[in-house]
Amino acid sequence: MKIEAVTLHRIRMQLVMPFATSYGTYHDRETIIVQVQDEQGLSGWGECVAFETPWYTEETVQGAWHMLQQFLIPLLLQQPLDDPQQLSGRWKGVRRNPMAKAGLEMAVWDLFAKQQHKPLYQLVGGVNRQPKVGVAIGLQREIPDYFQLIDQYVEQGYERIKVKIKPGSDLSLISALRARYPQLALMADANSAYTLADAEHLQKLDAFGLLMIEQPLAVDDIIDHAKLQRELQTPICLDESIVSYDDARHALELESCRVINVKLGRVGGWNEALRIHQLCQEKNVRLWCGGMLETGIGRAHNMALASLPGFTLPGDISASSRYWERDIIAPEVTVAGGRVTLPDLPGIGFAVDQRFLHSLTLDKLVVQAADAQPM
Ligand SMILES: O=C(O)CCC(=O)C1=CC=C[C@@H](O)[C@@H]1C(=O)O
Ligand SMILES: [Mg+2]
Repeated sequence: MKIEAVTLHRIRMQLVMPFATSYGTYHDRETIIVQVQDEQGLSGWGECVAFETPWYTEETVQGAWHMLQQFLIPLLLQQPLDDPQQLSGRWKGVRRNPMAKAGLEMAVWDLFAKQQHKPLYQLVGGVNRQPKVGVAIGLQREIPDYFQLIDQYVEQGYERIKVKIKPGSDLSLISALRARYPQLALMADANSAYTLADAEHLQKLDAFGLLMIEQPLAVDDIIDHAKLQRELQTPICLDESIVSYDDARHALELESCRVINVKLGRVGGWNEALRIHQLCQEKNVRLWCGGMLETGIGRAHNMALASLPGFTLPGDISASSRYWERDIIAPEVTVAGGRVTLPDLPGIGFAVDQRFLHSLTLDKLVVQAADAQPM
């Protein structure tokens, strides 16, 4: 598999509504779209999901751009690949930087699938072309704002609702939502807003039958989460704490969580995500596909991830229109009956609207294999 060129497109898209979390609010979304082309002119597409700011994890758009340009693209182009699985070894010398690695690796997987004339989901072992999906709601000002949004999303068929919580916006919110929606599959994402000192307070959430509480404690912790899980009936789901297969293995050994939210960007790409999937299959631990406010390119990869047999819980894979006036893929991702449908087409299965992509582009870098500097 010889790659002729790699192109990075730094784009900014306006969110249709702000997305507020315990650590900050997103009004628009800058992201890096990664394109790899072979000698036949076929393109594979990926998305580096680092945010502009280092509040979710330490990676940023600028930092990832630098890692891709200086290290990861040269390592990719230094010699042909037989298979995208070889990338893990190729990049072993580069510490961490999972989102930068994932964006490029996703594009290589998409290209490889297209060269095999196969849908990406089939190549990675997917079995479910219509995975169930949920929707994530950012922190709202008033409880009625939640009711209006949830009524709308339930009407649109979403079967699982995720809300953000933080100290001062947790018990009263969850209690009000549970009273209005006694049967709704409901979960809460704290984005590390609590500490072990809040254990007794968080225990009160056990009364509301939440599916899970996502990442209540520090972003790089699995020890205190194990102590907290022993105090809670509600399953803890880890997100930010799991940035590799080994993190997942350690968290399961310590019983730090009962559910894992897998994000291709956060764990470093398909190869690592598939290892985590295998591990959780063996340990019978439930998985779901998390979201990163992606464009349709990242969303399409997430759909393939959610098609794997171990992804039994609804993922944060909402319709393109939940985030964007217009998406950069055609057709856009839509939700019907609480599910998305994976196209039976080669690669990610969606075309990229390159004219619209170009109109959103703030910065572009093209690296021809012939010009790539050896590492
Ligand atoms: O993309 C989606 O639909 C999920 C959005 C979401 O909940 C999150 C996206 C990115 C970082 C976090 O704020 C949060 C999460 O922790 O999952
Ligand atoms: Mg989360």
